[in-house]
Amino acid sequence: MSQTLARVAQTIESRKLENGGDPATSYVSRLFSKGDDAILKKIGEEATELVMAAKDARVDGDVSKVLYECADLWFHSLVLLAQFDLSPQQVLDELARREGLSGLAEKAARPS
Ligand SMILES: N=c1c2ncn([C@@H]3O[C@H](COP(=O)(O)OP(=O)(O)OP(=O)(O)O)[C@@H](O)[C@H]3O)c2ncn1[C@@H]1O[C@H](COP(=O)(O)O)[C@@H](O)[C@H]1O
Repeated sequence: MSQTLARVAQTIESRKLENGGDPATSYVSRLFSKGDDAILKKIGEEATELVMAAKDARVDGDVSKVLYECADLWFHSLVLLAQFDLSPQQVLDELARREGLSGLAEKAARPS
């Protein structure tokens, strides 16, 4: 796994309230203290901001905002994974499992 992903996931884990995280000093702890709905709201917002950045980039050519918003979405997705005691490695394992399996073939093989 990317060392950066692993390190950020480890920091996020350390921010859980049961691990001593303090909502007064940590953004992540504050999100954990607010619970599922606050985390899900951020995911929705960041996904929308990424969509808007991509649309804007087609107009003004500024792809830097696409990277910035994608990082926000990935980061908040890491918080969501931690909320469910899941790890980014498990997502990477799922992507690895799918490697070489055509999305079109997989969809066609689904039970109707
Ligand atoms: N990668 C990030 C990261 N990316 C974005 N953010 C924060 O996510 C928040 C939401 O971003 P927005 O642009 O939506 O800002 P906003 O609309 O003002 O936010 P809200 O008031 O709606 O929450 C901002 O406060 C950003 O600073 C992050 N906060 C923390 N991290 C990582 O998490 C670690 C732990 O952070 P703390 O828990 O704050 O110590 C950090 O060291 C970083 O590695």
